[in-house]
Amino acid sequence: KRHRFWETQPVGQFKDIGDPSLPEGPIEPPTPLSEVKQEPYNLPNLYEWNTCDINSEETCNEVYTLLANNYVEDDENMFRFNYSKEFLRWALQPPGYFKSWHIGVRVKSSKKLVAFITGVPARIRVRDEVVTMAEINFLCVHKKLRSKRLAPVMIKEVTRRVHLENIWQAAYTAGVILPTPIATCQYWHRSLNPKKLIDVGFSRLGARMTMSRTIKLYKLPESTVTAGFRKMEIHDIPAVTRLIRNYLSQFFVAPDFDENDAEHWLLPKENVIDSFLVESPETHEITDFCSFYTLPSTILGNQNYTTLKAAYSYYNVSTKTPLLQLMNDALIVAKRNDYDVFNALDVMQNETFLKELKFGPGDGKLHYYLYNYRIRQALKPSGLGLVLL
Ligand SMILES: COc1cccc(CC(=N)NC(=O)c2cccnc2OC2CCNCC2)c1
Repeated sequence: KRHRFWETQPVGQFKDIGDPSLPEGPIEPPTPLSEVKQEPYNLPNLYEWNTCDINSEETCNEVYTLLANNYVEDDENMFRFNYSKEFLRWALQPPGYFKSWHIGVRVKSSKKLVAFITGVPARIRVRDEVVTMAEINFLCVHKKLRSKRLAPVMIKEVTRRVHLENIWQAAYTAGVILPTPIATCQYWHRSLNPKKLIDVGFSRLGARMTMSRTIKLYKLPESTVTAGFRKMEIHDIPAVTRLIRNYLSQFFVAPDFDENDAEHWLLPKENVIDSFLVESPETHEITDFCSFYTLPSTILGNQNYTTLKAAYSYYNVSTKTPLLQLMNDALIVAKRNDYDVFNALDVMQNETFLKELKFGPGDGKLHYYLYNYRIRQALKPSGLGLVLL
């Protein structure tokens, strides 16, 4: 397939796959800051760049509405991600974030927000090298402006603004294949409210299965089973940071969280992220951790329901409690909080629990990419310790 834009970018090219002469690491060296393009790229005449202040209620509303109406849909166009405003403020303001990386495109005349792309800084370890990267996300062009080739200029503009902060690598995911995935992950779903999932067409009644048999199949206990299982609290940050740093060290690509990062990314936030840990009742040691984020989807075209309440597996660490039991407790909490479905990728050690906990495979894949960083060969999903929002 021709990738007119990506063939011009410092990313692994399909033609280079398996070429042992190409070293692992940055593809292009940094540019002296004085040589980075100082002014924004040109947009088509009717449009202008506009840095979005996500802390402004009005602007946050505009970003929320643009995404709610125009962001990613499933392959059958039955669902569309419906990131909440509080989720967007969380996702876009980690420690060290740059407001200039929250980039909007507006119609000059009406000032209507018609496109958006974001970056946030993250320290990501690749093998044994920690690289400060931009995590690129929320690339969205209004449905009425598609195939005007806006995406390439938006990607070049966010790249330029990242370069101005002396950062030369990036990480991103996509449901489509671009040059060149560092890993291709399968997503899985665990029904929590099978009746609603079947009614809205997310799931189908299994062959030779009745609805009551299906409800029984996915039934979960009211309470968690692990002694010492509780919500994470602010005083747990040092212990949880130690636990997750140690756990993530086994993966080829993973975030290099410090306590500041852990406070932002892992502390519970209502309707955004839920995180739990196991504190040994005897020793008070923190031995395990699990977390999921809240990303509802709008249900397109169903009479009875408008929203699918979905939990997405985030970072999970098991050192004493079996991962299977830990994740089952996460399912129990999600069900108790009225989530309809619990989603997970087959990254990290997730494949050890997916089938046993009655996850079913989704109908798509999520591809992970690095910008300006070559790795010798693609990773298995179990080598990936990075979850993007
Ligand atoms: C159920 O509603 C949907 C609405 C839009 C798209 C999809 C399918 C899909 N594309 N799912 C994922 O990408 C996905 C499935 C499991 C776990 N994380 C995921 O994506 C995350 C991470 C990447 N950015 C979007 C959220 C489903």
